Amino acid sequence: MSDDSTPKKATVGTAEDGPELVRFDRVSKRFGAHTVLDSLDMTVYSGKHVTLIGPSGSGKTTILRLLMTLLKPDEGTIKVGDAYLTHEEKNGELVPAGEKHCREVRKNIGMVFQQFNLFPNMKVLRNITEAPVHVLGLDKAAAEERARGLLDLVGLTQHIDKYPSQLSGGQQQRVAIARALAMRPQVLLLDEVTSALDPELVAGVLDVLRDIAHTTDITMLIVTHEMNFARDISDCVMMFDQGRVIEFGTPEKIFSEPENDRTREFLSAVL
Ligand SMILES: Nc1ncnc2c1ncn2[C@@H]1O[C@H](COP(=O)(O)OP(=O)(O)OP(=O)(O)O)[C@@H](O)[C@H]1O
Repeated sequence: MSDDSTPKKATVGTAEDGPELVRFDRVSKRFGAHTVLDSLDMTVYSGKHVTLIGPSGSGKTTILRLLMTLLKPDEGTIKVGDAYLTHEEKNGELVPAGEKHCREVRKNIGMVFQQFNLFPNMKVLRNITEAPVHVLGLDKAAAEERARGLLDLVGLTQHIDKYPSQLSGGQQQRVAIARALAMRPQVLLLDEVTSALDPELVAGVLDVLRDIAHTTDITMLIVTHEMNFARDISDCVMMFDQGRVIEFGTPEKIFSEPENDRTREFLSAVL
């Protein structure tokens, strides 16, 4: 047992798994005087599934929002694959990234939010084809073929011609998952994707995500309160406290034999 809260350099995977896909180097984020992320070092190799846990306000969602470029760090660099998300190279120097560069790198990242954020005026099929056609420049027939495959994957083929308002929350969230995957991102970010759902709809969405985690090679960063789900699909669970990783390891280790008192306290409250 220990209350060691020294920040840990968190590395998930090795070069044998493939390339580094997400890398935070000494990333800090502050809101006014409040330090939300404190010099975070984190590396995730290709294909790994990482669940971020920790008390409310510990900085988990901030990490996902930084990756979506919805926020910018105050210090440090973030890389996705070979490219910096936060910076770009100009004349051999690293300078803060411009909007065009950010947009390019962000194409490798998909995100599913707590709220489904579907386009209410578009049917299911078009919700999924819209970004591949308009952002990636895929032709309509190819985008539709891709969308049909994904609707099969999330079990919604029979709802292809419906509007979001004609679907349950769980079905809408499965459309949102298909929509994110339609961009063929290398990294999928999941931010409490079942928190807004009625309890009876949660299992269906988690089953779809389990299936995706087990049958694709996509890298996942997940914020969830569903600890059984985290146990099933994670290669690594990272415990955050006050914007730092205080402990990380396999789900077996973190859930069964946490070393840090704060991890133990947190888990005893949520398990
Ligand atoms: N735009 C913002 N302006 C000011 N403070 C913010 C902003 N976004 C987040 N914060 C603060 O940053 C802290 C970390 O937020 P974050 O959402 O990353 O935490 P979290 O670990 O995901 O928490 P939860 O489990 O409750 O979602 C919180 O104290 C939050 O109030």
